[in-house]
Amino acid sequence: MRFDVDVAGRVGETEVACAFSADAGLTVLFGASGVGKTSVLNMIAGLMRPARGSVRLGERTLFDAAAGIDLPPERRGIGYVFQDARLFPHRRVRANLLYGATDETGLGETCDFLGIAHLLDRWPKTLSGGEARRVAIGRALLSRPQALLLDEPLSFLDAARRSEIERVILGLRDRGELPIVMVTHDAGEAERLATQMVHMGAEQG
Ligand SMILES: Nc1ncnc2c1ncn2[C@@H]1O[C@H](COP(=O)(O)OP(=O)(O)OP(=O)(O)O)[C@@H](O)[C@H]1O
Repeated sequence: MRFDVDVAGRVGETEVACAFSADAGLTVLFGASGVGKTSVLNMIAGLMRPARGSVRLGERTLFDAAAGIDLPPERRGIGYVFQDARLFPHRRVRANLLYGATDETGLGETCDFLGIAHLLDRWPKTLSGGEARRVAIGRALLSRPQALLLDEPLSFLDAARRSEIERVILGLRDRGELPIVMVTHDAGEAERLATQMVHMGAEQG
């Protein structure tokens, strides 16, 4: 699935711009804090509207400023794992996982892959940071996305949890089923995981 992203716009005082094309594999958006990496994910997901540019996924145009096309997030077919997991606190893990799914197909396999089968009846507030992150990844995958966005999926975790999630991301990448776009400002992480690096720098405002 080809992913073509070319988005630009002002976020507060910052001029944010990013362009790349990706196939299945892992594209890392790399850059200093505040350069606009999360904003680019939000633009791709449809949570923030770019002033210029376009987002295309396979044959579908998700956004095109010039043509006036702007699909809402739920119609983009994109899974988004936020930096802070954002599980629904009043739903158990199972209901969180199935939130964007049409049925339970793939639930068992996804839980096995992520090592979260034993957590299905738990409430989000009882999960560790790494567990919550894995549930958030599972929820995104079970919505059967055609592309996946990961915002600093290894942040705020201890070393053991980090390598656990890193293995999950490598597994996803090496399945080669969908383009993954991941934000990080950790050079080592970027180097280990990326099949493509997109460096974001300060733009002229
Ligand atoms: N709602 C907002 N209103 C005004 N400014 C904002 C808003 N959201 C983000 N910004 C600013 O826009 C810039 C880009 O923010 P963004 O979160 O996209 O950067 P980032 O590269 O992801 O940063 P970090 O690596 O620290 O998460 C920052 O300077 C931020 O302060």
